[in-house]
Amino acid sequence: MSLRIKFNLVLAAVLLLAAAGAGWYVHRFLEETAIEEVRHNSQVMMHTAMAIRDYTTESVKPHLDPMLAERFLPQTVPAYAATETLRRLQARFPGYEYKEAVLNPTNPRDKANEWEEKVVQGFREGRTPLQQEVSGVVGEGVHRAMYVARPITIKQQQCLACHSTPDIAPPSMLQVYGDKNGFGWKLNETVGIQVVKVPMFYPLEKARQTFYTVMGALLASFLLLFAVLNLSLSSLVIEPMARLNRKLEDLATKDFLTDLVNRRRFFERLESEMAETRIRKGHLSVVIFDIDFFKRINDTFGHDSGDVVLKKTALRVRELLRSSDCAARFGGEEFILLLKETPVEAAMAIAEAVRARIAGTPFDAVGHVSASFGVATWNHEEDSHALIKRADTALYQAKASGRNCVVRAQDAA
Ligand SMILES: Nc1nc2c(ncn2[C@@H]2O[C@H](COP(=O)(O)OP(=O)(O)OP(=O)(O)O)[C@@H](O)[C@H]2O)c(=O)[nH]1
Repeated sequence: MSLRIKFNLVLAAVLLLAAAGAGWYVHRFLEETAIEEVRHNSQVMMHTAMAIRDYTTESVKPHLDPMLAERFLPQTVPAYAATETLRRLQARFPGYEYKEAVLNPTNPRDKANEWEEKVVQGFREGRTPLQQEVSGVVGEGVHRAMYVARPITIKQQQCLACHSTPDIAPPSMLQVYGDKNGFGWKLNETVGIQVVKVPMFYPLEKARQTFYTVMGALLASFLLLFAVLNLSLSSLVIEPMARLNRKLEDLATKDFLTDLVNRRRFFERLESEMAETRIRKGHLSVVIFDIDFFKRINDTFGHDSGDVVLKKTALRVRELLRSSDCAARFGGEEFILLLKETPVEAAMAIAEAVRARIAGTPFDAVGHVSASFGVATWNHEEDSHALIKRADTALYQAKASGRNCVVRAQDAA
């Protein structure tokens, strides 16, 4: 697995983990904040209702009580005042609700529904302590709301003036509401609840949208980080390492004077080509050649001129070879060619062409140079050393028979 893939896998795992952790935390935080906001609003609403009730009891009722003998004014009833005031608020903020839900109300509008009755019974039967308020969630989807309920317990004797029996109730009230409902209340009895409902859908929806925005921004930052780290990895690590690797590879496999491959790499290529040729049942030949009287060139023109001859020889060889062939400096002034898919006649022809190319054109400063060649074709049985040995023996014969010629190797014994 490449360094880049490993790095990206680790980075992706870390970023995914970070995104999951941050996502979980942000989601929880935003949802809790939204619920806290709803809870706060429900408290504000409940305390507003209490404030209206207190204000009505203390500052409105005493002024209007004298008129009670002539006409019943529901505005003197704290529950009515709170309900009516907050109903106006509801017109402006839909979903916000306030109700004084009573089991046996004077005004039928205040009759507790099934759910509210259960909450009232919870207080009446002591399952919920009277000092406590209860809260929870009701409804689904857009109608989901948080409710807060407080018990309405008769604490003041004066309440019973209107709610104990019709006999002592103000006649003007009986004229409006009749004598059937809202009686029989007792001191310290819990007769109903104050219920506030605050919509949850919009704060939660806002939290959800904020969550997506934050996660989108986080994802964009992570992608940017991913890209920047990858670019940095390429320019600071991978490319310098690749350059270094190429240099090391060159050092290990190339001959620096001629730029041909070295003996070690040649053997590697030969072994792998032999394996392929065996599978294809094809032909493979090698040509070894050695520059004639090279010592004399060195001695006559100097070592540097000898080097130039080696370099130029390599260039002339390259010009004649196919890209699938391989030319190597085998050592000193000796070269070797690997010819793929080449039977012996073709190999002889290529060797002859190389010989003619070297001998045909004089080299700068040193003049005419020739080389002697040995050609061997692989018989699919011998190993690489045996094959090269046969080619080398043919080269020796070429030297012995006057140089500047090509000799075909004996078939393997
Ligand atoms: N300039 C130069 N000379 C080298 C290099 N490597 C080997 N030689 C020289 O090549 C010469 C080879 O000489 P010999 O082995 O006697 O062969 P030769 O003179 O070519 O004679 P024959 O092969 O019999 O034709 C030696 O003088 C080596 O020092 C090299 O990299 N550069």
